[in-house]
Amino acid sequence: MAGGDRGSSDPAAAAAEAELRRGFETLAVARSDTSTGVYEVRLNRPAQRNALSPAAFAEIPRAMSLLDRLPTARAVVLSAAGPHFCAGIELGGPGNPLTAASSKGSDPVAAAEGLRRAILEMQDALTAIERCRKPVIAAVHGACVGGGVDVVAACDIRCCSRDATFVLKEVDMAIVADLGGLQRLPRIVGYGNAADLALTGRRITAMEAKEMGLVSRVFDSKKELDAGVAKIAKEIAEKSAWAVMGTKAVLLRSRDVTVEQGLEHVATWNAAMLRSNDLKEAIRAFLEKRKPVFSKL
Ligand SMILES: CC/C=C\C=C\CC(=O)SCCNC(=O)CCNC(=O)[C@H](O)C(C)(C)COP(=O)(O)OP(=O)(O)OC[C@H]1O[C@@H](n2cnc3c(N)ncnc32)[C@H](O)[C@@H]1OP(=O)(O)O
Repeated sequence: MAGGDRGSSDPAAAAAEAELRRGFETLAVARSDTSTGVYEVRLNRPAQRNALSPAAFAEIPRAMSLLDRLPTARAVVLSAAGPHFCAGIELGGPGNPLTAASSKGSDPVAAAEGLRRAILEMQDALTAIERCRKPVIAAVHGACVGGGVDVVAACDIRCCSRDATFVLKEVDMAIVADLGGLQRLPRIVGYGNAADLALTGRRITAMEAKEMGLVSRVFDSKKELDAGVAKIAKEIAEKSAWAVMGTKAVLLRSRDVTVEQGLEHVATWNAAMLRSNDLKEAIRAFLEKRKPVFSKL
């Protein structure tokens, strides 16, 4: 069994488990199956089409950080409740930091600084998906709008059902998208496709998203999406956690630096990781023609 439990003997793990039990207002976070290390983070405001409220911006990094620390978590599925994945940023909700910051006092510099801080905090909330060392797999169904696309772009693997649509709506809301889409999407779908989506604000189908590489797999229905993504997550969760976390870390670093710097980074990484018990076990298992049993975190 991958991702076995160590109970609460490890204080960091016990703290993460206690935090998980505290629960969330905008998310449902739970272990999908106790026999695997797969956890599901579900956007859980279906009546509001999972619009990203200030509470969601506070809870997404909280959930990602605790799954990062939780030893039993080996892979994360990010899905959504209700008919759509996400309606983007919550428009007009109470406590919206952008609205509050923009109307702060009469000093325009203070207002601008407040807005800048609010935007940076919201960006950071989505970057927390990348900061979680465990791979995060997006399972998108229905509409994925604006900030929802930014969420998905921060995930490691993106899958959707055939009914999914994606739209970068910001340009039609008279703003420049600022939650990571303009930075991450060109690296996922190429500059031309990202510019096409961001400048036209056109809605694309699941099949077009697949063609441009925004998603890597399309499933025929939501049911098949859930089952398919659960299978992918389970397979990842059964691999060596050190190898999986290292691969995510090296991929992300390599995305942002030169090839030379990326090679240097992975050499340093593997100088430590090639001494792992998991590698010895993988070689032994190959020679003994059996499935490897990798270490717990
Ligand atoms: C100051 C910040 C500036 C800009 C930030 C931009 C980043 C972005 O995210 S841009 C995108 C912003 N979002 C939208 O433009 C709204 C998108 N919503 C939709 O297109 C549709 O709601 C839908 C997702 C396609 C779903 O359609 P449908 O199933 O027909 O549901 P609705 O009846 O439209 O909605 C149900 C319910 O949810 C409320 N809602 C939907 N989206 C939002 C939202 N983004 N913010 C707040 N509330 C939202 C909608 O008002 C309905 O509420 P009721 O009370 O039931 O009327």
